[in-house]
Amino acid sequence: MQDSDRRRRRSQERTALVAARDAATEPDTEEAIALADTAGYEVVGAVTQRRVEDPDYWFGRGKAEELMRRVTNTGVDTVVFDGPLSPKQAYTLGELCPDGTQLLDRHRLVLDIFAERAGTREAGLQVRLAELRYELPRVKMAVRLERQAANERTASGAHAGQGGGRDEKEHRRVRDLRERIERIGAKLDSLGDVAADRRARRHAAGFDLVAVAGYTNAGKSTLFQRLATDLDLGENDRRHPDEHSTAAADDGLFETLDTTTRRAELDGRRVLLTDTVGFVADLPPWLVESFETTLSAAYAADAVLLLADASDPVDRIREKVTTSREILADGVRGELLPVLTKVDRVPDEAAADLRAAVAGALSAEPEDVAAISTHEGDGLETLERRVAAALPRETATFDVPNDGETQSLLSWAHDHGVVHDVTYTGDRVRFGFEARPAVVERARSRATR
Ligand SMILES: Nc1nc2c(ncn2[C@@H]2O[C@H](COP(=O)(O)OP(=O)(O)OP(=O)(O)O)[C@@H](O)[C@H]2O)c(=O)[nH]1
Ligand SMILES: [Mg+2]
Repeated sequence: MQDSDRRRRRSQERTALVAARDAATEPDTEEAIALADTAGYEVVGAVTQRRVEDPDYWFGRGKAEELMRRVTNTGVDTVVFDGPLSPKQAYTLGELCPDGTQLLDRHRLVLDIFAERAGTREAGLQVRLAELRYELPRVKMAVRLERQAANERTASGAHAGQGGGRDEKEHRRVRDLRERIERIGAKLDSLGDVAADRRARRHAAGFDLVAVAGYTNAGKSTLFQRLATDLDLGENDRRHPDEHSTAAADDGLFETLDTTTRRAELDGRRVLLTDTVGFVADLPPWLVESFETTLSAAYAADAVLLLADASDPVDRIREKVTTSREILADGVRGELLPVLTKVDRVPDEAAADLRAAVAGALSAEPEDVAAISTHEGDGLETLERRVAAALPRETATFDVPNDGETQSLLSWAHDHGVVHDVTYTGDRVRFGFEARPAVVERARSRATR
């Protein structure tokens, strides 16, 4: 986002208090404040408590009342809770706070950010699905509470005879939500099928698929642009709607929401590189699932670069890598390559410990963690070699007649993989060819005539 956009947004910004609770340690409000800021709120203060969750008030009741007094005194219009609120907690806290106060939990906040930034139809559908899944249990809760109140009124003789009609209406709201969830899910499934077909075609054309993944603000888009721009073949075809020439890279959370794919050549291998949406901690499974169409780019890739920001404190690095690993979980088919980014922001001697922290969170060895600075260009060549080495490959040697068909086979081979050691002897040509196994198979059948 441009500075001028940020400034414009800030002038119409709303104010918020952050509420944070942690059972084990003093709550850390940094990420909640950054999320609130990303969503366009000016955070004027925080109320924190070290305590186990209360089923009604989330905080302890006394702390919840203190929070609401702060709301009145500061005049903020919003409270951001750094955690999920159950429908019941949202209801109880809503009763406690001044009229018109907006209560946002972490899930709702992330959804609001996603909703504002979704740029493609697919991202929009994913956000809508997640919103409906968020709403469903809350609508059910509201229905239950309204029914309870109606029953009480009926028992006391008031409004007798109106409950049935209202019940019917509330049931319809729940049913309507369920139907919309199903409809959007089906649409996303079919978009997912289209994406899977496209990936299969790209594999058949000799491309390896490499995804850049990791926590939000880890430096994914910056690396993506560097690799794709420096090594762009200059013939980016635009047949596919998700191949754009730019992906936003900026200092802020969730700058990228739509997957973007471009060509790159990494150590001689033709790859299609995909930039993906950033991860954030404490997302519920239904929210992660809603983004499955986006995540499938990482799941289906031949190699996934998992980025971690070296300028974070070491504990945060561990937490963020763990979160990223959990979101990717067992879905990733290709090799996971850990990468420590922005090493220009830490002293050389600190990098070793940070690599060990990344490795520890992934049950890998510190040597497996590439250390790079995209800004300075450090470590990029090594990284490219590692990616290329992780891609599925097969090597074959061809010994074929030196004729027109072989020349066309050779030029096809150059386009689909790496050709080496071409030697001409008499009327024969010999060359080595390295590519995806399916591509080598196709070269074999073209050579057999
Ligand atoms: N010093 C330094 N800063 C970097 C480097 N790489 C990225 N950054 C900065 O880190 C910030 C985030 O970079 P992005 O590439 O937008 O991060 P991202 O992972 O795509 O973020 P989201 O799309 O929001 O998840 C930007 O301000 C970049 O300029 C690096 O090698 N060195
Ligand atoms: Mg990005």
